[in-house]
Amino acid sequence: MIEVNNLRKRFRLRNVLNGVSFTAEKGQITCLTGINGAGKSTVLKAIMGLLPFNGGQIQIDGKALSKHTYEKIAYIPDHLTMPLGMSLSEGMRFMADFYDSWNEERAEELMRFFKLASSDKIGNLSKGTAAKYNLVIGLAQNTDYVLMDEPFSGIDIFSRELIAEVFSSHLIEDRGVLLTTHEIGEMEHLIDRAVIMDKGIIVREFDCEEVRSEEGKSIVDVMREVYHS
Ligand SMILES: Nc1ncnc2c1ncn2[C@@H]1O[C@H](COP(=O)(O)OP(=O)(O)OP(=O)(O)O)[C@@H](O)[C@H]1O
Repeated sequence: MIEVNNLRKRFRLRNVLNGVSFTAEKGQITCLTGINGAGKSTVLKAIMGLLPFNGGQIQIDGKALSKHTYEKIAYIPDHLTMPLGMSLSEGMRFMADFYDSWNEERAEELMRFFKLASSDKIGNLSKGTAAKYNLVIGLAQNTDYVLMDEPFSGIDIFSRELIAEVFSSHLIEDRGVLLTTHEIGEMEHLIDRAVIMDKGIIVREFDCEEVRSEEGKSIVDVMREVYHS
């Protein structure tokens, strides 16, 4: 389980995270959502140790962040960070050399699923194709958790549907997925748990199926309540 407890982050004099607490479990898709600037990406970066934080704790399976815990998590940022001059297959070889957790078989399956051409240059990919390749790179690692920052940003509807399909397939298996998005859309029915952020705090955290069946509300309905109250 990823446990974030009372997380605080300040950029210069500005408080951006004001005591964020939530959990994301293995075998579930947890969506950290909220309007622009709420602090979603900052939370993911803090979990990955890419940003120092000013207070609070983060634990992975009961252990404080360390080299060992990072090996349990794959992070898919909102843009490709691979060398642009490489072909897609060279990029995959680069990842295989770098990560012991690389699963070549799953990488190949994802390449076929997204109909990506191995010989294409990373630097020449369209935004949507780059997002798919980014998912290949992240999901091909054998990790217990996957963090994704805005996996649907700027992607056409059919590609979004394709990406959504991956979430309900064996390619995710029983891993814990924590993703940020403000575009719930096609993903709504795949999300197990929603965590709504506003101005650096968590304003609602709920089991989506429970809220759907007991209150007849979608995630967007709950977001409307939160932001318009
Ligand atoms: N390196 C930084 N220096 C200063 N301020 C920053 C930095 N990174 C983020 N911020 C500020 O922190 C706040 C939260 O940013 P963050 O990117 O986490 O929000 P977000 O919820 O992911 O937004 P979006 O939906 O637009 O991606 C914003 O006001 C942003 O301007």
